[in-house]
Amino acid sequence: MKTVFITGTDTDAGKTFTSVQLIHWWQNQGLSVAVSKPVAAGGTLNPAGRLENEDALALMAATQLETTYQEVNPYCFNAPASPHISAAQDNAQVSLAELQQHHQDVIATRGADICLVEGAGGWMVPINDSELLSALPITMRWPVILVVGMKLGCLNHALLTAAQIKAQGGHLVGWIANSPLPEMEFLAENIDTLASLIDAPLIGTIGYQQTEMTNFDLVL
Ligand SMILES: Nc1ncnc2c1ncn2[C@@H]1O[C@H](COP(=O)(O)OP(=O)(O)OP(=O)(O)O)[C@@H](O)[C@H]1O
Ligand SMILES: C[C@H](N)[C@H](N)CCCCCC(=O)O
Ligand SMILES: [Mg+2]
Repeated sequence: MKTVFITGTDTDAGKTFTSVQLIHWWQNQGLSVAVSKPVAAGGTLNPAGRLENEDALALMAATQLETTYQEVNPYCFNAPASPHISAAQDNAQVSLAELQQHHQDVIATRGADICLVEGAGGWMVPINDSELLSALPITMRWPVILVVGMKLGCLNHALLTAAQIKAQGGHLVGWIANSPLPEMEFLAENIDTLASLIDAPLIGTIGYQQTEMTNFDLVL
């Protein structure tokens, strides 16, 4: 199984929106795709009284694999905030070791062709007082896809993120230009700028409200 970690330039960059399209794209090629949202901040109680996060549900709806909620999202906290704050508010905690263990014991045993793991927020998001979520893809040696939410300010966010992934010894396998907003002035110029400055290929572009991406260019 090849695992890929989806990060973004920020929360709301479109990691989930893009992930769903990547899952469909792979499945259309006959590949099986396991999904994971290891840590989620922001949830609502389902009728059975279990806290559920909408990203995890969207990934579960996209995969053709039978899966349980707990498998996809073992850590879900109430407040839509940074995971370390949200966990503390719930008097809960999560650690890098627990996330690594869950992946090895549960997700990796699925035998899927690909596993897509969605992060939370941007690259450097704390999960507790001493650990960042970025340590998960780094220690697991997962390639990273960066979803750039195309809006003014994204050049700085994208270049900082790409530089930091590299500084931590990570492998940025490519980036996706996603437009979560109806219009961005100079969109093409911004994409060209990122293409020339990010040291990883442009996997594809997703326009505003474009729900079926077919021309990704990605080899894992
Ligand atoms: N290309 C797009 N066209 C239209 N709406 C989009 C697009 N990309 C994202 N959105 C919308 O923007 C919002 C944020 O996107 P999304 O939830 O995918 O962000 P995220 O990076 O996964 O955020 P989080 O950090 O909470 O996981 C959602 O309402 C989503 O439907
Ligand atoms: C609640 C939100 N949608 C995400 N799940 C978490 C975003 C954390 C951002 C932390 C930060 O960088 O300040
Ligand atoms: Mg998301």
